[in-house]
Amino acid sequence: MTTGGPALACRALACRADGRTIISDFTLELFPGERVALMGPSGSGKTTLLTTLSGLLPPAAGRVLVHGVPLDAQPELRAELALVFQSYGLLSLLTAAENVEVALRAAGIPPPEAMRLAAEALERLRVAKFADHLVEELSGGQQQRVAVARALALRPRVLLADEPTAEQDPDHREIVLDELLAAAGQGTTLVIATHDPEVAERCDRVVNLRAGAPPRAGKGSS
Ligand SMILES: Nc1ncnc2c1ncn2[C@@H]1O[C@H](COP(=O)(O)OP(=O)(O)OP(=O)(O)O)[C@@H](O)[C@H]1O
Repeated sequence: MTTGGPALACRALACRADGRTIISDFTLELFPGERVALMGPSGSGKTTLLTTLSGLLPPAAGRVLVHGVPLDAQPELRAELALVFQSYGLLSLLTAAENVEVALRAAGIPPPEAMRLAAEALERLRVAKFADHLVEELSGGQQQRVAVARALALRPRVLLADEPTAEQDPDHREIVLDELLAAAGQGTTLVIATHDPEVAERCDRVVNLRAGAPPRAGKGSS
């Protein structure tokens, strides 16, 4: 594992969905502990880009590099990345706690430790009182906080969060943001797709995706 270079990078990336090019010739470098807001109008490709960077959607061209190593060459590097899905991606017939524990156990963490870490993460995201509730019984905002808790509990090197505050009231928005930014303070590279300028303001820089045309450069305004 290399150190000192970008935690996550993409070079000449192209993403396609349904036969259409959404992103093309996109280059970006993200450094350890960096906090980046990914902005752009609805439909500009933020979700598509995050999904590609996470390794879930294979790029149509170009490469995603994790600590300088191509993700397609070493798929196990995906364990270094966590994605908070816009639609949360929770298992609705499991409880909030089980959702977090299952992810931790899949990452190789033994059950007692997984239970402890899950409880801690749910507490930090103010959803501890719903730990034993089925996800399908929770509100959208509560589910979103469980999804953030799950990603944070994994302590990933890179956390990609797709509009993680979109369903939050102002108080909970600050809690979610504080927790995400705290992870960055501990070295996690953080990318937050957002429409909220106040969220972007708390990041180190902004990468803008333009509407209507595939973006050419990854360096956005800051
Ligand atoms: N699976 C898919 N099949 C067909 N088209 C898709 C698919 N996924 C994304 N798209 C299209 O790709 C474009 C970019 O969508 P994407 O969801 O990445 O944008 P976004 O910037 O995240 O939007 P929003 O801010 O509304 O969440 C849109 O035109 C969308 O319709």
